[in-house]
Amino acid sequence: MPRPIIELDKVTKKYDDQYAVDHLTLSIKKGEIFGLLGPNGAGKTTTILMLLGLSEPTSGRVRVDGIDSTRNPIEVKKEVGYLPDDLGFYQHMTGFENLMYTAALNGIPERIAKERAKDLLEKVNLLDVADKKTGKYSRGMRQRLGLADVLMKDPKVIILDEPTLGIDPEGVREFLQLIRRLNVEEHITVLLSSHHLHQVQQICDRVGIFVNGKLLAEGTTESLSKQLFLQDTYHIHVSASPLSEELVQKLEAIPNVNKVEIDQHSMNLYCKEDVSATISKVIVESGASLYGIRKKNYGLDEIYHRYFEGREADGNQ
Ligand SMILES: Nc1ncnc2c1ncn2[C@@H]1O[C@H](COP(=O)(O)OP(=O)(O)OP(=O)(O)O)[C@@H](O)[C@H]1O
Repeated sequence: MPRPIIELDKVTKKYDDQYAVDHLTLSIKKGEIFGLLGPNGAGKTTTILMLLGLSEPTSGRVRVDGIDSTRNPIEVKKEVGYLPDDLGFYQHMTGFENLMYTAALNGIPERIAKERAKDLLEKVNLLDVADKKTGKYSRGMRQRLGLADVLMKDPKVIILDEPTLGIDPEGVREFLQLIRRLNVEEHITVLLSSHHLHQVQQICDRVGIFVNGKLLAEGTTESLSKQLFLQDTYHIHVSASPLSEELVQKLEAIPNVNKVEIDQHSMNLYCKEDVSATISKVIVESGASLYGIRKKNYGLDEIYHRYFEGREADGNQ
């Protein structure tokens, strides 16, 4: 199995007596888009700073592409592009000039830098405003330029901290598509920190739910919903008529159906397994008309809220 590109091994960061990051163990595979999801103060930024070698862990080990971030921060910075929530540009300089400036700081020869800057400006859809001063760019344009900027040094990993903050919905859609495209075309590993559940769900292969410095759960949206919705992993919505008492009893008797809720001409069935084929069969055989049957997936929103509801009820926040 290939070695993970990001490895955190029992990492802690303490400020005074408080854990900002509490024994965090996490590995991210090359080419993955991983979403670090959590409320304010969860420890996301602290984790990112330790990955970049900008903050030293109190204990534990942080490695990026096999390089120890604490011992070799300069080497790590060559491999990782970091886009904070609002990257500053020189406003009196154009988009192209800003990228060339970054290239010079990273020791990239001018000829190569020019080619790369043009190529990246095209990729992030800013070629037509490449010669406009960045002071006149919108927030969405600045974030796309930020992405081009972190890609100038050809990193293996990019870390994006709340990258869509303050961008309008169309801009967000474009930005997320761009990240996905870069991930596919350039095989870049992406770590995306956010508290926008919906956005994370759209592009991340895997998600970690982070609270009070601890990783509470991690996995694909599907595996998280399986972990958290144990008994009713599948939610099946059925439109049929008539919905007689007898039919409901037959549906309740299907193995793995936990609960049937009726709402006028439709029903919601909460099931342990996907039994939609059996449900259709039982309805048709009962003589009722089946108008529609749809499997609803639990989104991250439901996963997240369910998780916290459960924890509050247990009193172990
Ligand atoms: N330099 C510091 N000194 C003391 N405490 C700090 C410092 N930096 C962070 N903290 C504390 O560590 C905890 C985690 O903060 P962090 O910024 O990593 O959270 P976050 O998940 O990134 O939140 P946000 O989404 O608000 O940026 C918070 O309780 C914060 O107050």
